[in-house]
Amino acid sequence: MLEQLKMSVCQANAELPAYGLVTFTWGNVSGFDRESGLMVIKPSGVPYEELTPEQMVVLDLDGNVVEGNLRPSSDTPTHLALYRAWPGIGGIVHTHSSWATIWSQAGQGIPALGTTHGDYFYGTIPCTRAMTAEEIKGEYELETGNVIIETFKGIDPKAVPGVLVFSHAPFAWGKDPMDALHNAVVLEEVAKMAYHTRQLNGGIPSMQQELLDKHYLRKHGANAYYGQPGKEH
Ligand SMILES: O=C(CO)[C@@H](O)[C@@H](O)COP(=O)(O)O
Repeated sequence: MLEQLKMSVCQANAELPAYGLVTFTWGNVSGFDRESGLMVIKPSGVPYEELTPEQMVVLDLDGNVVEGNLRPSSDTPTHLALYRAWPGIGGIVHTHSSWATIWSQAGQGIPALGTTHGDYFYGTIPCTRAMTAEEIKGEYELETGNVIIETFKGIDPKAVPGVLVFSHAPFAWGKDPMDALHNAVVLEEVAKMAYHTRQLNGGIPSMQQELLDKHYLRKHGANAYYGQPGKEH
């Protein structure tokens, strides 16, 4: 199981450049195995094209490295905080993809303006508050996780699988690393679309609730009917 997770974490990291989500080494993917309680994450600063499954770093939920010779991603405490807080997630992607980062820097959540958004995110993709000086000077990456968790009070992270960290960049998640990657790609696309939509018509409100309900629930609801039975989309 862990070997399989190392392979999928490695693969998801390697696919970040192909989707245009990263420049240089500006991002990382992790995966979590709930059975063993272990997280697998990209090593810090290693170029995506050089990655091998053996280089992936394995840590327990307290942040102790249990396997791997390389230093884990600098964002490791953020990933761990989210896995500790949200039992339903098994993969996390952090990037500095341009469109989502533009919204993060502007401090604005991405409103649901159309069905592309509604197919994946059941409402606004929120932006966190600014972190305090103490949080930044202290355990910064852990506090980044904490501010994300705070932002999701009252929001189901499974229904809105992504966030913008103010003055920073997006995080997306999913049931496993490839699902998280899928959501990170969609997050970037809807960030671009929403930006241009609001440029064209600054007054356009969020989409009708009925249309958002229809699109989200026909894919993810109890009576989902999108795609083929037994296959998640
Ligand atoms: O957010 C940042 C930098 O601002 C980091 O996520 C990014 O550089 C990736 O760091 P790692 O190589 O994973 O340590």
